[in-house]
Amino acid sequence: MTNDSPEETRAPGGGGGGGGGGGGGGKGNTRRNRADDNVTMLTSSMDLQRASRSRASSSNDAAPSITSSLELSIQTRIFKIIVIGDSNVGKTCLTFRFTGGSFPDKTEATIGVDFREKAVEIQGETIKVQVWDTAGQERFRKSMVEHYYRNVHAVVFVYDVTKMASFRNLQTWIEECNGHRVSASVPRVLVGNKCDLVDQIQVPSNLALKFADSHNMLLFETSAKDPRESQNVDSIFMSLACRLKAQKSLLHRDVEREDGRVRLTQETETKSSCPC
Ligand SMILES: Nc1nc2c(ncn2[C@@H]2O[C@H](COP(=O)(O)OP(=O)(O)OP(=O)(O)O)[C@@H](O)[C@H]2O)c(=O)[nH]1
Ligand SMILES: [Mg+2]
Repeated sequence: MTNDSPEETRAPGGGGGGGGGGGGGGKGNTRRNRADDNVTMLTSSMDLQRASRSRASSSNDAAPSITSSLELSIQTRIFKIIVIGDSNVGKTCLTFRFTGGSFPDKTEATIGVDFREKAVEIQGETIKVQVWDTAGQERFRKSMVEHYYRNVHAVVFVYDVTKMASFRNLQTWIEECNGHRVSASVPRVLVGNKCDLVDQIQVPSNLALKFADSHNMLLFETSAKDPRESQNVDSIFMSLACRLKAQKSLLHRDVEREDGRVRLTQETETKSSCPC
């Protein structure tokens, strides 16, 4: 099983509308991507339909008005992002914050995996971000691990900044990920959670940054709990979605014409100017 070019999963969805909020903010030491102004969080199919209609009616060469749901169900790409890390680091809370915009009062230890999806719009394209919130406890993840990594598009590694052990265990999580032959082209980010517990922090930012650099990952230090950090939590997933869109949507085939015959050469990836 390799994930060199994981099949994009597609599902009928709706078209998206124009610009809106952006991401960014968060602690000084952390390099982060700012989600671009062209990024809008669409969370319901109604938003999608309304947005499509408004875009169709507002553009001067208005596209034919989209009426039936069939026309609405244009292919929407789904990006599978898995969230990995020790139990209790806050994987479920981060996922809730991104997909639902809130911090759950009470969480139980995740058993197997919880899926949460969020439709976002990047440069006019509606993309479904499918977040796989995995179990941190060994006993709750046993038979699931293969499924976690199958066709994964991006990986979020999480540690708890107040628990050095959860930071030290990252190496094991990275080895597990590599052990499932997740290709180097699959983007990974590192998240230090619970930064709101300022006087309990055990993992210094420079240590985390050094670790992130050595594994070619961006570092986000944040808090799923602190509402002021919600845009930073969004940026974690939005920066990945932008990179995936840029990586995948522009697989072009170079076509060479030789003496009249068309020969498809190797697929080449061209980078787009993704805003994130
Ligand atoms: N102070 C603070 N507490 C948090 C934060 N994120 C999560 N927590 C708390 O940490 C505990 C564990 O959070 P979960 O999201 O359930 O942890 P998990 O990583 O999903 O754990 P498993 O499902 O067992 O792998 C809960 O009591 C949360 O309320 C945060 O940013 N700040
Ligand atoms: Mg959980």
